[in-house]
Amino acid sequence: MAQAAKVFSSLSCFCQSVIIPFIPNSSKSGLICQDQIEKFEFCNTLKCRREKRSKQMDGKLIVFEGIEGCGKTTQLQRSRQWLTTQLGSEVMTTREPGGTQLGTEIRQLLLHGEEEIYDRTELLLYAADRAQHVEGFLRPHLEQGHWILCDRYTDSTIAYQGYGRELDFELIDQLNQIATGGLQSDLTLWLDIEVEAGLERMQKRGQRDASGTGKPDRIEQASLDFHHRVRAGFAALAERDRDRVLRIDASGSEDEVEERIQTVLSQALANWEL
Ligand SMILES: Nc1ncnc2c1ncn2[C@@H]1O[C@H](COP(=O)(O)OP(=O)(O)O)[C@@H](O)[C@H]1O
Ligand SMILES: Cc1cn([C@H]2C[C@H](O)[C@@H](COP(=O)(O)OP(=O)(O)O)O2)c(=O)[nH]c1=O
Repeated sequence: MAQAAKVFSSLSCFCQSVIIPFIPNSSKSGLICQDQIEKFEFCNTLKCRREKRSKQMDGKLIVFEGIEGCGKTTQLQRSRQWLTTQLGSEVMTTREPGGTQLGTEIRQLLLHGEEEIYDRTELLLYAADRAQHVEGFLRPHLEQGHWILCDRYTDSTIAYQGYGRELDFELIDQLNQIATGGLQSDLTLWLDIEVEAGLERMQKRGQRDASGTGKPDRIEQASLDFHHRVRAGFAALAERDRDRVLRIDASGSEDEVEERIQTVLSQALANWEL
């Protein structure tokens, strides 16, 4: 009898501490004592706070990545139009580097400055641009529930400064973490194209760059090997983070690529229950 009472008591304790808190309205069952009700209510308050926090982040951050000439800028604009219709509300666009006023100056220094920029300086400048962009643009708009399409983000730094320049990956991860405060993309579309095809598109574009000089920027001038390493970097990222970084075949016409992107975005909207 004493043994049975012991077993009942431990079972009851187990139910109160482990099972009951997960049963909705279990506090009404009369089985749990006051301090457990308080614990349960405390958990609910925390859960509620957590839900409120994630509700504040109702916006989505969708990033377009890829090597030069893969068609990011073109497809980002097309996706903006399509998503605006799907969502029935405006979708914002931005880019890195250069998504803020300070970032525009950093972009100019990075891509068109006269002075040689050392690899670690370059890394730090991209990180500075990102810190300003996250704090001053991305986070506030996401918190207001806006959807944002961003031309390049953290994965570019891993691909270009990590795989391309061969800087230390741990250092890059740390800097990405510092610059973003942990803000990750909800989805990254990696527009994948052969290096030569991308560079050919760039040449055809006649370097209609924001600089207006018509000259290829510093990174576009880097060696073919460099661009191959960058592409391999994006491939590694897509392999490592399969749920977040999705490869889009960026060969073919603009319409064909757009259709592929819309298929992926439709799936994402369904997953996000929109
Ligand atoms: N699918 C495509 N086929 C052929 N040319 C393209 C395609 N997508 C973009 N382009 C052209 O290639 C050039 C580079 O495209 P852009 O969108 O600026 O690429 P990125 O921003 O990735 O460098 C532009 O002149 C653009 O009109
Ligand atoms: C965001 C970012 C961009 N970059 C480089 C990639 C591009 O060469 C350049 C500017 O990006 P972008 O304007 O997207 O160039 P493009 O339209 O020609 O593809 O900055 C990095 O090296 N590291 C980074 O973290």
